[in-house]
Amino acid sequence: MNFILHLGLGSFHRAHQAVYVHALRQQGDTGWAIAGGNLRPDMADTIAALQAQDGRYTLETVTPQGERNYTVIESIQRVIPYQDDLAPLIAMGADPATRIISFTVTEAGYYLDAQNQLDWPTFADLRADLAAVKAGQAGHTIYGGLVSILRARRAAGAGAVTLMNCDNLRHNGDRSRGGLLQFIEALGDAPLKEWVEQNTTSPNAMVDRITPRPTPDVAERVKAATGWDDKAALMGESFIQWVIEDDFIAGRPAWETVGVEMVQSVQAHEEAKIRLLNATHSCIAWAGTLAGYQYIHEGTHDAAIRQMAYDYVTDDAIPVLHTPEQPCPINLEQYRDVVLDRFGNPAIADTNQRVAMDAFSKIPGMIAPTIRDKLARNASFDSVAMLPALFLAYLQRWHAGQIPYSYQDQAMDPAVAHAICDAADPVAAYAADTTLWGEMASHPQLLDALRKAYARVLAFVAERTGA
Ligand SMILES: NC(=O)c1ccc[n+]([C@@H]2O[C@H](COP(=O)([O-])OP(=O)(O)OC[C@H]3O[C@@H](n4cnc5c(N)ncnc54)[C@H](O)[C@@H]3O)[C@@H](O)[C@H]2O)c1
Ligand SMILES: OC[C@@H](O)C(O)[C@H](O)CO
Repeated sequence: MNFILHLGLGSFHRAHQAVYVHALRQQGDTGWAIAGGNLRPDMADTIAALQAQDGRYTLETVTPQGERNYTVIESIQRVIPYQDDLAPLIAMGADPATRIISFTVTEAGYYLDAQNQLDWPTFADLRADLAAVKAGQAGHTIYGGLVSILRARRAAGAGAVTLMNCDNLRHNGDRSRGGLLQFIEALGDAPLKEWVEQNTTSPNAMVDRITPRPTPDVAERVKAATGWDDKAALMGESFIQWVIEDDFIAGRPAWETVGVEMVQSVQAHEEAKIRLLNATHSCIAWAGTLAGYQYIHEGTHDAAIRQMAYDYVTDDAIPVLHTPEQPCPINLEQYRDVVLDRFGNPAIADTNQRVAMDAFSKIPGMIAPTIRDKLARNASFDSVAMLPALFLAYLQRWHAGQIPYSYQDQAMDPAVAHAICDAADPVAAYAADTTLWGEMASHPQLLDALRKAYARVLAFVAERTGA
């Protein structure tokens, strides 16, 4: 049997990639299975539950009409427990049966700047990981972890392997590959770099299925519907999509037989997904939090918030994705409307907390590119400027301890964020942040658009909260 070793055994992997491999196995194609574990010591309860259940768990899916379906997913055949030295993950990665190493380590797990360079000065985790790997320890970022695995694989003569990124990142295969090669260069391991260049490929992919963090009521519904007291149950929307560039150096499952789109270039799909779905999702999460909502569907059904999301897509995102010179093969107006319908499904009950997170990597990755494209055309970008302006208002409330949940942001330096909020001119300080804006930092048109948008956001908040 061939294995996909997955790094980052979070909810999304179990609701998406594991489902496609399960579908293959269900139709009798049992040539591939998944082995999965984490690079970090998190989610210990879920990993333990999965181990106790031999990797099996129930996925509840919910349709736009609110119908719920239950499937026991059985494709994760090996659950790899976390160890500080990552020995079990490294052994699995060095096994010739492993033909694909895939990963979901969140958007914040790549540490790249707008020029696709590893941002060493900004990210202490990255510097610490390089030092650890240099000292002979296992790495715990995606780069250090892959280096530990690939060094062992090369030494074992286990052969070529595909490195498959499944995170919401533009050009996710190319960019994480670039980060990995830079990390290896910084280590000074030229033989490993050459081996990686010759023995791995990194297809780009677009992944899609809204998968909320599982709450206790999911397990309760699963038990009521199936009788199984499943400790690793989770829930996702019924919609699912995966588009992958067909560039697998050591073979792959016949994913095209279970609905995966295998393509030559994923670019149009990833741009549509990142700009029309992910950026819009963040918009609704930040605005919804400011308006006092807990859930994404609540903000989506609020006319003013929906309009902000709609205007961003219509005025600024679509015009740069679909141009007379480069027509987009996807019907973007339809995509926008379907996305807003998906967000509006109350049965998904996705939280603003989950979607609002990691703005310091989502703004540069998902929102700044539209501003950059508009600036390059010397066109106005007032609608897209509303998104970062919403986040600035959100950040001010975080600074004041007024966000009603814990805000998680791996790419945010809290001292820098507090300093932005304390500045005499917070909008100018925000527009000057290079983690967010790269080379656009303090651009006069950016600052001007943010000032106008921030005034609109403050008026929106005042109307909703009286504050
Ligand atoms: N949940 C969704 O709706 C969804 C949909 C499409 C794509 N995704 C992608 O999947 C990612 C994970 O989502 P999830 O729902 O599984 O989240 P999750 O919180 O359930 O899991 C996060 C996983 O990432 C790992 N991780 C986090 N930060 C890391 C880091 N810096 N280095 C190494 N590992 C790290 C964790 O160990 C864990 O395995 C998202 O960030 C996104 O890129 C999620
Ligand atoms: O925008 C947040 C994402 O996790 C989103 O739920 C996902 O990308 C949908 O596929």
